[in-house]
Amino acid sequence: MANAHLTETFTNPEGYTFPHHRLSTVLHNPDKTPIVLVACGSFSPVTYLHLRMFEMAKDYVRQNTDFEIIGGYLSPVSDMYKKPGLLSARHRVNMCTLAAEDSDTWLMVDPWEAFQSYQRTAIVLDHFDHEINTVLGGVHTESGEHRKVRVMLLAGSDLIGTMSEPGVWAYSDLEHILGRYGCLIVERAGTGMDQATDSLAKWRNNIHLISQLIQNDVSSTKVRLFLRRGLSVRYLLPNSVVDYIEQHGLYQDETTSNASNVEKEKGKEREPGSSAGGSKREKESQSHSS
Ligand SMILES: Nc1ncnc2c1ncn2[C@@H]1O[C@H](COP(=O)(O)OP(=O)(O)OP(=O)(O)O)[C@@H](O)[C@H]1O
Ligand SMILES: NC(=O)c1ccc[n+]([C@@H]2O[C@H](COP(=O)(O)O)[C@@H](O)[C@H]2O)c1
Repeated sequence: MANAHLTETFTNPEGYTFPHHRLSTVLHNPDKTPIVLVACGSFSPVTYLHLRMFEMAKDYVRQNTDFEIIGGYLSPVSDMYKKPGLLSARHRVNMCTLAAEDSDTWLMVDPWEAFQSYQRTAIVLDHFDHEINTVLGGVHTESGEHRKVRVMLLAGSDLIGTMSEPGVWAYSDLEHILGRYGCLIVERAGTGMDQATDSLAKWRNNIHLISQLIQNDVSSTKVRLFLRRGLSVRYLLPNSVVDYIEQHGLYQDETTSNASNVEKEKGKEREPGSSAGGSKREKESQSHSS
């Protein structure tokens, strides 16, 4: 693994400290490679399916790899990403924090990218590598041997699918993300994994595909739409997050979204109950073509 980062200078938001309270400092099996999973996304709001990605990855890693997971992070994207339905970073980070605390003992939320200008995913992974390996010094085996931690991207197959779309990712960033770090890809209902990864064959050894055994197409888009219609979202997201949304009156109307994107969001979303099949991406293209 090459050492170079895309940048050597990482700008931290004011008052920022890297969260590592749930990061293991010990590698229990010295024959394994320590890894940290990083899920980048909007998380507006975070759902059980986001958390489920980590659980599926944990099973996959245990059964199919020589990796040992020492921690997992949700990294909510900056407000500057300006995606439709993107609530303010403060609320998204708070909701992710509630969800992570409610869940397993190895999940954390890193607010680094949320509270600053937009950072490309390749830079975000470099930031994790810098914090974990350079600042914290990686991990140690039980006999005291030092080991470098490998940072890996955890994403749904719709996100990896965008890597084959022209103009979305720079080739040098793909080389960095898939060549240097690698990723675990969770199948997302309606998004074919072969189709998503065909053009990424060059990096196939670093791309781990995790099949979805229970089909579930929960998305943040659908949750937002339910909330606007006054429908319950309980059991689609952790109770603490549902309570937080209710307490703060979030996603009640379109003005809670980034105002400049409201019209785009209207076009993207479909009525709850109307044709549940198909991927988020298929729905987007259907709504754009209608
Ligand atoms: N149901 C799901 N199955 C598999 N992966 C998922 C699922 N929902 C989200 N993900 C993955 O979680 C990551 C973060 O996703 P993101 O925050 O964009 O959620 P989303 O539900 O796609 O949001 P939105 O509906 O607002 O576009 C992405 O890698 C995405 O592929
Ligand atoms: N060029 C890039 O680095 C690039 C391109 C597209 C999406 N992403 C990231 O993917 C994540 C998820 O994006 P969506 O919510 O649009 O699916 C975000 O964290 C975003 O920053 C990165």
